[in-house]
Amino acid sequence: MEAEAEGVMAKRPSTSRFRRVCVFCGSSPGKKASYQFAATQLGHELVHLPDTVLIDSSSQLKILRAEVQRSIDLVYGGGSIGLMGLVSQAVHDGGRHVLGVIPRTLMPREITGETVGEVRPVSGMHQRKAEMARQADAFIALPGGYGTLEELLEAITWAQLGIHDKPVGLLNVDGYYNSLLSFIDKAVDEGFIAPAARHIIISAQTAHELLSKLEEYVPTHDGGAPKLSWEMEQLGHSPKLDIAR
Ligand SMILES: C/C(=C\CNc1ncnc2c1ncn2[C@@H]1O[C@H](COP(=O)(O)O)[C@@H](O)[C@H]1O)CO
Repeated sequence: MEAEAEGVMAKRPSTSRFRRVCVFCGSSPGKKASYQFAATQLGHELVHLPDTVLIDSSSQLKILRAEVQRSIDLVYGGGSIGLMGLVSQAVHDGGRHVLGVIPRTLMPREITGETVGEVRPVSGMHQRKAEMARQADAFIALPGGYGTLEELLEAITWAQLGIHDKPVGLLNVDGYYNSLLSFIDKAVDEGFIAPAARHIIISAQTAHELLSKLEEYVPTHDGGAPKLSWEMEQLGHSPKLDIAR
């Protein structure tokens, strides 16, 4: 690898297989600073990898700095509140595209705050999840509440059904999701989740480790099963939500 002069940041092309990642996270900031730090750190990690130590061309033991670009764009639920605001601000500040998908009813700024980047209004919560899923190459859940859990579990369920084969990651900051992971293990033990489906969910404690695992993910759901598409009955019509790619 060709090295730059010491201390110079070298901009390199994207090293990621993902063009855009969907982040589910709390509309609240959470009580621990570590949750907020993790949201910002995930945003930074989507944009670039941390400084890399390189051996220079003469194989000298010099420490050279290079900023390797992941160059991943973000899709999320829009707004600036809680962890949602922190991750979107970090990606936007890093120069990557941010797409916020917001149901029209949530659009007043006093509900969601101001969205950075592009705002895509949709007619409801179901349309929002389908649009976020369609736009993303992978999903990541940060700590959050009911909304985050619902979005995460739906992405996992869709993977289980073969509606998509995009990786689903859980950023287990400070063990926040330990009890959820234990519960999922119990559901496997009790025969409600197939052992093969346990592997859909990929967890890690840091954004760097999680993204590395997601990059390596190979879907293992039954390739022989028919590929489902998602039909939803809504007010008398059935829009086909084509989220698979
Ligand atoms: C509670 C209300 C508004 C909160 N504002 C939200 N704005 C945008 N998106 C939201 C909001 N609340 C939930 N979401 C979605 O769910 C996820 C976070 O939910 P959680 O319960 O905080 O974990 C997030 O990913 C959004 O997609 C109405 O007054």
